[in-house]
Amino acid sequence: MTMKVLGYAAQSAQTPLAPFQFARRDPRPDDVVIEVLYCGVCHSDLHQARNDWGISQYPLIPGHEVIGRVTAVGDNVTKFKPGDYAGVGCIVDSCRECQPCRRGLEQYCEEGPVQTYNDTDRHDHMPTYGGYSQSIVSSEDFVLKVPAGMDLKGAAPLLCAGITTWSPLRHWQVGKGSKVAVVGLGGLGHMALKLAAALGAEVTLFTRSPDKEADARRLGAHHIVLSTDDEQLASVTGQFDLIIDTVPYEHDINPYMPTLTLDGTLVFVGLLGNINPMLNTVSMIMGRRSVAGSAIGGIAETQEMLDFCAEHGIAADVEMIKMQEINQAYERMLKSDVKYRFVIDMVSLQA
Ligand SMILES: NC(=O)c1ccc[n+]([C@@H]2O[C@H](COP(=O)([O-])OP(=O)(O)OC[C@H]3O[C@@H](n4cnc5c(N)ncnc54)[C@H](O)[C@@H]3O)[C@@H](O)[C@H]2O)c1
Ligand SMILES: [Zn+2]
Repeated sequence: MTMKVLGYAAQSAQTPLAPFQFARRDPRPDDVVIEVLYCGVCHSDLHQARNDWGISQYPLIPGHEVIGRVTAVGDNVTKFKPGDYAGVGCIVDSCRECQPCRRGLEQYCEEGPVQTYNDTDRHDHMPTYGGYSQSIVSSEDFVLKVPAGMDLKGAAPLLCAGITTWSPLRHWQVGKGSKVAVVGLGGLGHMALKLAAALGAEVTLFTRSPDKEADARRLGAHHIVLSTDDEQLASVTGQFDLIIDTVPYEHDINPYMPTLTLDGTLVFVGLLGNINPMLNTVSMIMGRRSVAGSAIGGIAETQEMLDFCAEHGIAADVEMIKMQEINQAYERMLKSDVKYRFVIDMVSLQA
């Protein structure tokens, strides 16, 4: 027996998302069943709904910033009970045996982690469907505990935008005395500002539009550098230990490289694809600077980030939408018209 569930699916790269009924599996012994209350809207949802990465399988139900309430648990579940608030992020399983998995880096599982949607379950080989739906079922090992007292709406985006920026901040050991810069002020970028500032770093936003200054400062930036202004760029030469680049599209990173300090790193979290125009290596060689990439974060690290956010009163800045407004929300996201994350109120799905 399976549960009938209503969700919002794309049936092809060209069709808007629309209601779609499908089946969720009954809980296996280690599974948690979660009634979805809120689901954040990540730019990756849009990329995958429209097959930007060439790997989409339809019907596709996006959503990997899921917050909900536990409604049932399998017999072997120990961490959750019905009534608990719980979160599901970008991955719902992995091989659990390879070296990255054993190190708590399930996102780099050698067999490929199982994505929350647009992927295939390891056991029953059924497609995975995301959080734009009434409920979700996942092994408890990939479900996050929502710390008591957390704002649930603002917590949803932490499960992707939060962890994706937290993980590089932790990996490159950002703390007091660090200088961090962020490129791109969207869902990921605004979390990067908040988290870097809360970790004690001196934070700069690179932006193309001066009108973002007031918001950037409110979100945690101490300095703003207009990336289109050569003089302003030159004034920060050799400054940053870490630059977190959240821009989703091809763009020129050459102007940013000299602003890294000796041994500094520019880490891509936004662009999955080719860098264009070409990367000039001079500033890398002449300052032992690196260009790196980083994917979401492991489960333990995601829990660490949620606990940190609860302790520091950090949540995403959200604009609530109804499920039926998702296609307009995607269009607005393409125009950078969101401050700074859409979150779907899943009650609207029943309406
Ligand atoms: N590495 C990962 O694990 C991971 C996780 C989540 C999302 N992503 C990817 O990160 C990217 C960003 O996601 P998001 O949800 O924050 O998107 P978003 O649409 O909320 O934000 C992107 C921002 O980049 C800005 N931007 C666009 N071009 C720019 C440029 N040339 N210079 C400066 N700013 C520019 C836009 O104005 C926008 O504010 C997406 O491509 C998404 O797929 C990666
Ligand atoms: Zn995401």
